[in-house]
Formats: sequence, structure tokens, C-alpha cells
Amino acid sequence: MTDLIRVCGLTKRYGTKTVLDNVSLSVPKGGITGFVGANGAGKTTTIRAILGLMPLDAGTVELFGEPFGINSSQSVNARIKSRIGVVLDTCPYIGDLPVKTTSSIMKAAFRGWRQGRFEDYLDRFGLDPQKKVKDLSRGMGMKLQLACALAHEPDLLILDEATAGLDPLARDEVLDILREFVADDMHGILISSHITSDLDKIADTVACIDGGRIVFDLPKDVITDEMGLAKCRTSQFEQIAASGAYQPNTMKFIRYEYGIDLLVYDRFAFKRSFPDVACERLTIDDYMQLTLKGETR
Ligand SMILES: Nc1ncnc2c1ncn2[C@@H]1O[C@H](COP(=O)(O)OP(=O)(O)OP(=O)(O)O)[C@@H](O)[C@H]1O
Repeated sequence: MTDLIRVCGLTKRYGTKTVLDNVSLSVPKGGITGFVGANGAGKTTTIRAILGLMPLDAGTVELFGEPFGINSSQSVNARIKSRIGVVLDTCPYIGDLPVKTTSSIMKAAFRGWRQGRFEDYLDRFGLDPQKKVKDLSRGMGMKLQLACALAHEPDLLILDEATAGLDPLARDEVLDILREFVADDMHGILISSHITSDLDKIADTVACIDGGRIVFDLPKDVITDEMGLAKCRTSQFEQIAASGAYQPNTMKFIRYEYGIDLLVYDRFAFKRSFPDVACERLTIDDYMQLTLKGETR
């Protein structure tokens, strides 16, 4: 099946600093790929690179199975762009214009623009059409970008921190819209977020970037359903290490004053082998912490 996004080996340097180092990731049809990482890890740079908003030192971008960017013709790039809805981390519209006027700019840029859909989303998100863009809160600005992104009926959404600044009810509403968007198995979403609980709810795959490199790219269910977090006392941890249950260099753990949090690869097998050790479900956040900050043994 054709991936909607397939990027390979993206590399970007600013002077001597490498900010993207051989980044590869994909979004299949019907899929939501969550993109996580600490501040400055390279999420926005990756998204801008995918959208062709900056020159790259190496790597290829394929969207809808076609090369996109400087190696493609203007007409191919324009056709691909018309199929993408974008939400960036800062609202890109002219501050002095009223919300309703953004539609005339978008209408000119996108042939598939649906004015009725745009107005429905403004209504659904509680956005006042008369209010100036510069007077919107960050969350409201995100909602306006999302209304614009959805109103031209794209096949792919690329969202940079789209739920940042939204209150919990508004976030859930946006997550519902994103779920509806991929429900036909033809559309797909790449969404970067620091709110990993949102990705716990909607992502199929989670990719994590650190220092410009992808450090994991896994089906979300593997993290949240198969893996676990064992809360060990030091003596229990040593007993597990001595048992041979882990191959060398596969025990990932974080030491705390109260004990040790240990990554468990198969929660159910672990519970059978070590019934006296508490083992909880793992979250994306736990897995990130263990991967980025944990020790290995
Ligand atoms: N124009 C630029 N010139 C030099 N360095 C840059 C430029 N743009 C980004 N960087 C650097 O690239 C790195 C990655 O930044 P990026 O904005 O992609 O991170 P991020 O993961 O999106 O962070 P955040 O979660 O804080 O938004 C950072 O170290 C940043 O300082």
C-alpha cells in the first residue's frame, strides 16, 4: 500500500550544527503517526523539511507516492500541496484581518476550498468570524488553522503541536475530528505533540526524535498494550537481572530514591515470572523517559 508520507535520510545542518541526522519516517493510508521529542529535538524542522519549506543537505521526501520538493516539477508540487492540510506551531495568517477573511486567501490558494465547511468549523470551534486574527488566543489560533486545514478537504494532515494551548474539552473535540478524518482508511495524519496523552488516544505509530535522530518508531499498541513498567525494589531488580529474563544490554531502567522503574517488554509474561513485582501499563511518556534518560544494563 502507498504511504502518504515517506521520508528517507533527511539531513539538515545549520553551520556546523546537524539538526536533522538521517531522519526517516512514514505515514500510511488510514494511519496517524505521532511525532514526539524534547524541546529542540527536531520536530518542527522535520515538518518544515517535509513541507519543502527549507533546503536539505540530504534525503528524499515522497508524498502520495511521488517525489516532492526541489527535485519535482512545480505542477507536481502544486498538485501535492493541494492535498495537504497544515497546522503550524505559530498562526501564519495576517494579524489585522478578521477571522472570516482568512477564507478569501485560502480560497485563492486551494481549488477544493469548501466555504460551508469552513463556516461549520468556525461555528463548531466557537470562533467569532469578526474577531481579528491577532486578538485570538493561542488555542483559538490553532482552531482557526485547523478549520482552514480541513476546509479544503485534504487527504493528509500535517500538524505541528496542533493541540497545544487547547483546554481539555477542546483537545478531545479536535482528537474526535482527527479520528473521523482517518476513518475512511484513505487519509492520514502526521502530528507532533508534547501532549503524549493525546497521542496515547489517537496515534497508531509513535516516532521519537532526539538530537535530530529518530530514537524509536513503534506501533503505539506495542508500547501501551504489550510493554509495562515494573516498580522494583533494588533487591527485586537484582533478582530479575540474575534470572536471565533479560539479554545483556536490554534492561532499561531509571533509579529513584524510592526504587527502580524497569521497562518490561512483555507485561503478561513478566507477571507470570515475577508475580510479586508490581507491573503497570506503560505510557508513551514512560517509554520516552526510559529511552531518553534511562540507564541500560
Ligand atoms: N534557522 C535556524 N538556524 C539555526 N538553528 C536552528 C534554526 N531552526 C532551528 N534550529 C535549531 O534546530 C534544532 C531543532 O529545532 P526544532 O524547532 O526543530 O525543534 P522542536 O523539536 O520542534 O522543538 P520544540 O518542541 O521546542 O518546538 C534546535 O536546536 C534549533 O535551535
